[in-house]
Amino acid sequence: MTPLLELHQLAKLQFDNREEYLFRPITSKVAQGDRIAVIGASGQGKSTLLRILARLERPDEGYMSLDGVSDKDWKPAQWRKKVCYTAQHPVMLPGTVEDNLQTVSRLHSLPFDAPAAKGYMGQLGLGDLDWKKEASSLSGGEKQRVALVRSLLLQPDVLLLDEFTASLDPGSREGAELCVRQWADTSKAAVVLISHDMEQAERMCSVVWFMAGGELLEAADAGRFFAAPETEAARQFLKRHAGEGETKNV
Ligand SMILES: Nc1ncnc2c1ncn2[C@@H]1O[C@H](COP(=O)(O)OP(=O)(O)OP(=O)(O)O)[C@@H](O)[C@H]1O
Repeated sequence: MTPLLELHQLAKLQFDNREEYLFRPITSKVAQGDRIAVIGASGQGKSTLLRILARLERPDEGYMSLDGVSDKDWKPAQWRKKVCYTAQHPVMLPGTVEDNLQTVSRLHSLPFDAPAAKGYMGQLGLGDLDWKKEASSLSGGEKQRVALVRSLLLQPDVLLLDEFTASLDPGSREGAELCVRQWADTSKAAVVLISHDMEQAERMCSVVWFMAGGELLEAADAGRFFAAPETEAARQFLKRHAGEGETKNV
């Protein structure tokens, strides 16, 4: 099967030092149905990598292909409809919650699926949220969930989630994880998520990309990685995280 998304020698230089890599060339792929956890200490470039995959940032080296077609042959907007990034601190567009839910569909010339939006909002514990409320007045956790609904409504092939439960209480986190899992199972989409919560990474993902020392150091089956990582850096990283709960950053 052709992988959905392929990374060909994708690399990024440090933003403030163009002599050094933020991460050295990465060659990997994301296939339909994949659940990939991107983990590693702060500052390794995990968010930057996901933003590159969503074409919100440019790589300094390498290229990507989607459905076997090189990124240069894709219109960025079309790409971003298929590979959708949900930021850790999402920006709400001006207007109400409803405007926010609808705008993304409008941008991509898709009909607004109100029943689906209602369903996702309910699953995410936002069933009682007034859609007429100004989106800018929402709490961080509410914004994060509205942004997730915006992404799900696009029905992307690859959903990129950046610490998508970081602002949520444990109950809401559970709902959000379940919602994403059910959505991905039904749509057969791939999910690539950044998490600092190793239990969440284990619960949600079958593959781990471990970034350390400016590279993708391990790309491994999640069960194997958590049981017996290959590198000393990963062993130390997991030791530091042992017993830590959600929201703990390194
Ligand atoms: N647009 C930017 N301009 C300048 N520096 C940036 C920019 N984006 C990221 N950086 C820097 O690049 C490095 C990697 O950032 P990135 O957010 O990708 O790492 P991360 O692994 O996701 O970290 P964390 O786990 O803390 O979210 C950091 O030092 C960050 O400050």
